[in-house]
Amino acid sequence: MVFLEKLDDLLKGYAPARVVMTGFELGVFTMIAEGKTTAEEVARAAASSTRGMRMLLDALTSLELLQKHNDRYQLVPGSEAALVKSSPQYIGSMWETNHLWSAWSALTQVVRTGKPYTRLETESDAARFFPMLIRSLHVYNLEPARKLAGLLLPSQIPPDSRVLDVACGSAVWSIPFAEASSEVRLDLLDFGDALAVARSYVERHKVDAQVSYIQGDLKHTDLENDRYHLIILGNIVHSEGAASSRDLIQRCARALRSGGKLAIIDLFPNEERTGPPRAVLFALNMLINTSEGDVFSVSEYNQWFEDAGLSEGTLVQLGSTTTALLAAKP
Ligand SMILES: C[S@@+](CC[C@H](N)C(=O)[O-])C[C@H]1O[C@@H](n2cnc3c(N)ncnc32)[C@H](O)[C@@H]1O
Repeated sequence: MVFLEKLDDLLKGYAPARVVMTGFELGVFTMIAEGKTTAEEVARAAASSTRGMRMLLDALTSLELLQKHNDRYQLVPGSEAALVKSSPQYIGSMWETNHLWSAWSALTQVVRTGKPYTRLETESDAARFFPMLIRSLHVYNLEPARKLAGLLLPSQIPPDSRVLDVACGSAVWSIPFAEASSEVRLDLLDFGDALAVARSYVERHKVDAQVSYIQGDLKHTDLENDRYHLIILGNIVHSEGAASSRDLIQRCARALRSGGKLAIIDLFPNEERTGPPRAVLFALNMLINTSEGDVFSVSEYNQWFEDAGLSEGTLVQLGSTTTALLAAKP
């Protein structure tokens, strides 16, 4: 019986996820924050049916994302920053598109054929999803990134460090280094659409004077030897796959100065690849969304570090679900 209940919970996991995504897609949290508090008012604002909206809002209430009193809905105290679109901490950007839902719906076919649903490592597919994803990642990763900067600066890298943020997205992993020291210089590398987003975050964080941009594909961008005190690979190795990641780590090692650090922020499965579930399920996300992507264990990274002449990696916990692996150039 316990097993059947567990199985039932797993199988019905689609429903809460879908309810919250539809909440974001229709913008209901923002509408409620703006004062449309009955199902009729929200339905009108969202060009939706009143019956459907009442059921959606009740479901969100049952999931404790809304509260309901006398047929009027309100946000749960403290949730406004994450749920309301105008907030800098809004996490809905990646959830209001249907990309992940549609892509995961293709899992059976993807497993059967081994062919991905999208190839997010290509510029055209990347442009369809990453500009939204990286806005949400900025919110999730900013505090862990500040922790990383506090850990490395100035004890492990100097206050005038030159930092390369590869596949920078919103530049969330490197901006805190520039905020922590006005002498730090950042090189931000990504495709053009993502760099446009990065530029807006660099302006928001008021570090424009410390930043240069490198637009292009990380696979074909020449990196200058012995230039950087720190190179950051934030949530990019998993979409590259083993061969490309090994090559990228070698190129990064050459681009580091002696004593420089390589910081890899990613999901690390255990050696048997049996957990943690977050990491192992993410491997499937890469199967669905990339040609070669996967998650890699610490010993796989350590082999690549050794091949590139770097030290063995040290794991650093930056948040309850965020870990960095740090290696150094001797
Ligand atoms: C998952 S996001 C991570 C962004 C950021 N590092 C973070 O951790 O929030 C992946 C980023 O890699 C970029 N990217 C993917 N493939 C790339 C490639 N071949 N060349 C350059 N950038 C790439 C995407 O545009 C996107 O901004």
